[in-house]
Amino acid sequence: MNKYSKHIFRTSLLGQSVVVLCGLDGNKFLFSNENKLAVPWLPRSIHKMFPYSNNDKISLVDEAKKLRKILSQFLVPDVRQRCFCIMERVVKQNLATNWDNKRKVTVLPLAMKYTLCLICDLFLSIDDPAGIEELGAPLEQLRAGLFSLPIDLPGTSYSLGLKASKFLMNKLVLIVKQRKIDLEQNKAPTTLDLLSYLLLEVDDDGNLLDESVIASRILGTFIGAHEASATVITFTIKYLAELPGVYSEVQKEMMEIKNSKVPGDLLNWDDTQKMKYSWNVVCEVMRLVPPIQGTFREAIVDFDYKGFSVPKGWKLFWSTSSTHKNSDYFSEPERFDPARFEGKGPAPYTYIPFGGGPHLCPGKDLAKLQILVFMYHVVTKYKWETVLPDEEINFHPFPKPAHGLPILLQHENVQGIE
Ligand code: HEM
Repeated sequence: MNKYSKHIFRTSLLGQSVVVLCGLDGNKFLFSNENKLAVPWLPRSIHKMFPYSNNDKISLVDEAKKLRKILSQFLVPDVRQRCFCIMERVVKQNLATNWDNKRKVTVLPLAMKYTLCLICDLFLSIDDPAGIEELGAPLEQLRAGLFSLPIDLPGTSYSLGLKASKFLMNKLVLIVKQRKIDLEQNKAPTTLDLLSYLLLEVDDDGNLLDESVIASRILGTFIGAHEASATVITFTIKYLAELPGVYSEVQKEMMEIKNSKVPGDLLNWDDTQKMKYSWNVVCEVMRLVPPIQGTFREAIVDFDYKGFSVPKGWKLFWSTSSTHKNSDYFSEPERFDPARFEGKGPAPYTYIPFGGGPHLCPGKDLAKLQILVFMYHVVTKYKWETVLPDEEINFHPFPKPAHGLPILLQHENVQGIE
């Protein structure tokens, strides 16, 4: 391939040669394994931070399948109310500590704190601030290292990321060991968290999983679950500040749910099914500002794309943003319009914030709850305006408001505001 266009170009990402595909235009081949055209692939530099197994391709596919099965168990009717319980407790604690009685808050770090507390509780039953803090800082370093230049010299982001990965793996192995001891002594939490499911999993030979395998699965899920949801929450808050009409509609929908409850009632599954407009708003936020800019695939046979031949073995990176901004599928793509998601919504493979096909994000449904529960509590308590209306957006590689999105809160009860 020696031609370049706006749709396809070759570049060097993270030290490896990769073809970038822009504008998927409803093309299914990248997401489908039906014709064995493409499989997920990670650059070696990223893989080094997730010590799954020696065979990287097989492990990625298998890991995803197993994780999908486990995460789906969180949302079966008998178990999902536990998720609501934890989510509401964590939101209320976070708002009480960091939002109530404040006039000005910076959204992104607080949203990161919320999603971190949530995954520590949902996945490991850790709810003490010190235990959460111990995981938070190295997670941040690991994330910074994942998308840095793979130069392993002291002090570089990559080297710090590798160190953080080692620290987290050791820490998680200790947590797994402690849980086993607690189980033997009948002191373990009785709730079903991710760790308790993983302790029951067996490998292909029927053996219980090794502690380091469990630790690396938890680490992968933490990375997937932490920042993407926090990014969506942050940009939803931003759009709601900028679009008062949209804020009013969301608030109306949420207040109807709130008014249908008696004090002390928890949110439940049926409530979230009624949050249709609010979810359409979140979907539109993810169309305009997808938290994940795309992921990697590897061509496993030769194929053609937009008149270009992509040979077997080439590494590919598909792009979310350019697909979401294609005016063939989204008229006036820059306009904020939640109605795009009414009825059948966008055509298949044109709206891909969670990816697609067999590797569709396994945490998609959990993320929806995480975001809606947070939104419910925030819009039924506060109104807000942005401090920096034209705040720049940076990409690291998640989109981030350059100053973390400072906002001014208006409380129902304005006494004692800092
Ligand atoms: C709004 C929040 C989220 C967004 C936008 C998001 C987006 C994505 C995307 C684009 C992918 C790649 C899919 C592909 O390659 O086709 C992905 C994969 C993944 N996500 Fe999420 N995600 C979110 C939340 C979560 C949560 C809450 C979890 C865990 C509970 C999670 C766990 C994962 C995992 C484990 C993978 C790898 C799947 C695989 O390789 O097959 N994500 N996510």
